[in-house]
Amino acid sequence: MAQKAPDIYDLCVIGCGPAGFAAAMRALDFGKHVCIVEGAELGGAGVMWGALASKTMWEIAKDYAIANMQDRGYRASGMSVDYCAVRRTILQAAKEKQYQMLSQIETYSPERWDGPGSLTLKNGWGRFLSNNEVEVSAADGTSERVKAHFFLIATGTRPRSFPNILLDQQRVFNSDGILNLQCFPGRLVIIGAGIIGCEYATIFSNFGQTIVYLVDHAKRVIPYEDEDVSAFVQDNLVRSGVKVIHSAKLRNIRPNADILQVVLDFQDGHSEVIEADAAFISIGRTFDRTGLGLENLGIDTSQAGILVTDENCRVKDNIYAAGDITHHPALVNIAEMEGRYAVKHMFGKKRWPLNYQNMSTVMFFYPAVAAVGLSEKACRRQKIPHRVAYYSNALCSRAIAMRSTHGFVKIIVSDDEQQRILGMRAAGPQVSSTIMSIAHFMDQGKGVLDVLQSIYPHPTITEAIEECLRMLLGKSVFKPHAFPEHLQIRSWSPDIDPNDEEELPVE
Ligand SMILES: Cc1cc2nc3c(=O)[nH]c(=O)nc-3n(C[C@H](O)[C@H](O)[C@H](O)COP(=O)(O)OP(=O)(O)OC[C@H]3O[C@@H](n4cnc5c(N)ncnc54)[C@H](O)[C@@H]3O)c2cc1C
Ligand SMILES: NC(=O)c1ccc[n+]([C@@H]2O[C@H](COP(=O)([O-])OP(=O)(O)OC[C@H]3O[C@@H](n4cnc5c(N)ncnc54)[C@H](O)[C@@H]3O)[C@@H](O)[C@H]2O)c1
Repeated sequence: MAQKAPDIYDLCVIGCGPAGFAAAMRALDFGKHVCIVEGAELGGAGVMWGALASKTMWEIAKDYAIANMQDRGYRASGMSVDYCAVRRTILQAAKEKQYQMLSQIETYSPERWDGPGSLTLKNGWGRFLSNNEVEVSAADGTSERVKAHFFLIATGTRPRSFPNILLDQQRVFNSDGILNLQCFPGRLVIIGAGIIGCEYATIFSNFGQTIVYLVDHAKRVIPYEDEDVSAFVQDNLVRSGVKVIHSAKLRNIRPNADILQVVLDFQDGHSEVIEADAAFISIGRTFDRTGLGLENLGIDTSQAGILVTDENCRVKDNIYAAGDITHHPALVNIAEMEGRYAVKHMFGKKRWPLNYQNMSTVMFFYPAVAAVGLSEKACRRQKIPHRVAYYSNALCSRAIAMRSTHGFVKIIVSDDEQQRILGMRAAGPQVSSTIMSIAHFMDQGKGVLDVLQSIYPHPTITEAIEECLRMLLGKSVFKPHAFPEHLQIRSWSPDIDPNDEEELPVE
């Protein structure tokens, strides 16, 4: 029940985040011998420093906020929260996933599995020596060489840092260092109100132990989303006590003995200094081209930015790349899809073209916000005439029963007879499930009438979708005229508003 590890692997995957792990497992399906090279933690930003860790923290913070509510007939008393205990739970969750990954790798290791194919994990940092060999340098200073017919670069990205700002991961940190905190900071300044900034602002405000300042140089939070979605997210943050600061750039963070002085320069010319105990930088992620030995593959390392791939995830010849390093938006599902696809292509398996359309995402705010397909803003940019129906959860029986009516469903359809679904935004409980129910229909190019052929169970949050779609046909049970604040219909065409573009600040 054992085999010898090959001298030349079929595939060497560099980086074992969601892209690398998914790719390795797909190659195993094809009976291939795979070497996985990982320099830090199995799971990458998908597990330890990103998605899973932050979502575990989000869940705990949300439960804590709900337990503190006083509107549902019970009242928890004597509640307290300890950052170190929360951190232990997060680490436990992340480790649980890491050990699942490791167990599977060990199950298929050549020492245990007699094939077809095998998985070999090498702990160390990979660097290309040529297009068929990488050097793997381990933490103990040793190194070894790995040869393979194909390589997949799945090394992800790192948080972007500010020049001249010392990121000590003790008081000034980014998402990689959040678990270094020893206790809840009294005052936390978050720089960057994109997804990560707003998620952590949500988390720390839900715990109720920290005064949170959320700073962005743009005019609104989540600046790339529709204005009503941004406004909804911002209102909720403000209601939770977050102090949102717009149109401000970080100039400096001055570390004093026991406090930080955060210097902000506003677009209107004035500056402000905020005193804080900790600062969190979340201004996007970046990829450092140096260190991977890309120059030995003839790839230009002088330029910044993503690694360009073709439609098959190929960088050149036998070198492929997948995940955050190649693509925006940076999401686990996209990383996995690309990793799996790259492997299918390199081993000549039957395939459909990669399809990035109708990718659902969930942003973990309070409440969560989900998105699929085009936004109103994207429709306007692409000059697509469209109609929009907005249905507030205030009228949804299940949301009422849950005492959680703060949310909505917004569906965007083509302004023609078919009323094809172009996009959806939803906020509130269970949005991750509701968004998928519409994403399936969008994949099939279905219109409003097609979707309404199904009957939705009662009482469910999905009934808000049903009613929202009925509104587009003028036949909802509750009428927009009776509830103008909660139910809305609007339409847009390029003839109405030909120059509808919003300027975002340029770095
Ligand atoms: C705070 C945070 C929250 C997030 N939340 C979500 C979410 O809720 N949903 C979602 O879909 N996405 C989320 N994301 C994004 C998601 O984590 C990434 O899109 C995803 O992890 C990308 O996967 P990847 O495999 O491309 O890269 P990564 O996950 O970054 O993995 C890359 C791996 O490569 C390793 N590596 C790098 N260089 C080398 C080398 N030279 N040799 C060997 N190993 C190397 C790294 O150590 C790392 O383990 C979040 C990200 C962050 C930071
Ligand atoms: N739930 C999810 O799906 C999820 C969660 C977390 C992260 N992610 C992924 O991780 C990626 C990175 O997240 P992120 O929040 O770091 O990046 P982001 O691009 O979402 O947001 C960066 C924010 O920083 C602001 N900013 C940039 N430079 C600034 C400056 N000098 N001063 C002030 N503000 C500045 C931008 O205006 C923007 O709002 C996301 O794009 C997303 O794809 C996804």
